[in-house]
Amino acid sequence: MIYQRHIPREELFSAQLEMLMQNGQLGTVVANTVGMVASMAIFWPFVDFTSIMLWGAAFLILLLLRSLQMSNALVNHSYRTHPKSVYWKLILGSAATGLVWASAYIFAATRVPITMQYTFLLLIVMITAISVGFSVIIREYFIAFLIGALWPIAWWSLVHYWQQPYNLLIGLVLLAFTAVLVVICDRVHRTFRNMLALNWERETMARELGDMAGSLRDRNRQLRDARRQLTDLANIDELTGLGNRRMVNTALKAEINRARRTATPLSVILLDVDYFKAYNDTYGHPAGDEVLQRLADIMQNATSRAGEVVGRYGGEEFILVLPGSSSPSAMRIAERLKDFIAEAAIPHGESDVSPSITVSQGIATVEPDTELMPADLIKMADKALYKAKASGRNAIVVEESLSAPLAAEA
Ligand SMILES: Nc1nc2c(ncn2[C@@H]2O[C@H](COP(=O)(O)OP(=O)(O)OP(=O)(O)O)[C@@H](O)[C@H]2O)c(=O)[nH]1
Repeated sequence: MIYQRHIPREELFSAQLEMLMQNGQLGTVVANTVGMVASMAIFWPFVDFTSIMLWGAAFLILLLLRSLQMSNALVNHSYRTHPKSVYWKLILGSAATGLVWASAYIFAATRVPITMQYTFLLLIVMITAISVGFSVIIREYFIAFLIGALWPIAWWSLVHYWQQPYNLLIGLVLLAFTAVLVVICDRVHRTFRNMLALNWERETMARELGDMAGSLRDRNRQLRDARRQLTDLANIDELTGLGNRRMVNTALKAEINRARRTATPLSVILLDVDYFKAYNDTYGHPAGDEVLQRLADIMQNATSRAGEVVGRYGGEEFILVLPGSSSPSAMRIAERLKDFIAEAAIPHGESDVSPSITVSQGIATVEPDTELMPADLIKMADKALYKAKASGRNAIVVEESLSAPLAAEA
């Protein structure tokens, strides 16, 4: 479940500082430098060279220091680690820049012609108005510049109202202008801040959604793996690694249907270890387990065609499902199995038929048109196996159809 996220106050504050410095650094330097050069041009004919150059140099140093402070804060991420200190340095720099403008105006007021003085004032007002755009993200940053630049001029003009004809008007207008800019700045500032917060919320939620989608994908994969493992566990015999009765029955059902559709024969061989109880009793149960494992390997080696299934049908009983095999070809496989087991020569001192392990095999073969169920086919093979046992063991018997059983001794 994704909940609406709200940006924490500290996070918002740091984001505001970052945005201010990213956007404001260039703006501050460019706007003030352009203004400074223009002012020097205005003062040039009226103020002595040294004063102009000193003012210009001092201003440039201040701008460079401010720019350096912003670069450092952005690189060191100190706006995140020490936001308050970065904040106060920014405010101080902004107020100082404003004061440089104000002092230049007051200095010029008594030295340059009135038209130049008003042109200079217009320049300061323009720079102030322009700076709303890039500095308002921190309201106090803009207000510090505004108050620093315009209030001294306003109050100086009011105090010296008698000196020049428009001083009183200039003072009042500047105070009103400052108030209007503060209101505008507050509005713009709120909009900026909301945008910043919304952007943060959108990004946070998108990230969380992405994480959730990722963990859902992982969960799905785990579930799929677990399901596959469960299916394997449910279908595989633990001792021999062969398919178990459940798996064999499923395969058998599918193969009977296929045999019907493709009009091909289908055989199964049911195989039982002879005198296995005696073997267990003599050599021990673990040795009996080993025999079952070796027989499983032999059976897997004896089958080679695609679709042939070897399974452990229960206890010491194995089954081979042989799609497409007629009874003669199933017989050949049974014979091969018998030979392989004889070659393995697993000693069995308690067997009445051989000094080594032997098996009895019952083969059942169905024709495609036979309406057999898997259980019927197993019953046929079981009947053949019973006959093989009854005939003395180590034998192979074939049951070719339900109605006409056919035996073949090996
Ligand atoms: N070691 C071992 N023995 C098993 C396992 N499953 C069944 N058996 C044994 O297989 C033996 C089967 O004995 P019986 O059904 O009497 O058959 P048999 O002794 O082989 O006699 P015939 O089949 O008539 O030749 C029993 O002693 C079971 O304990 C197994 O997983 N491991």
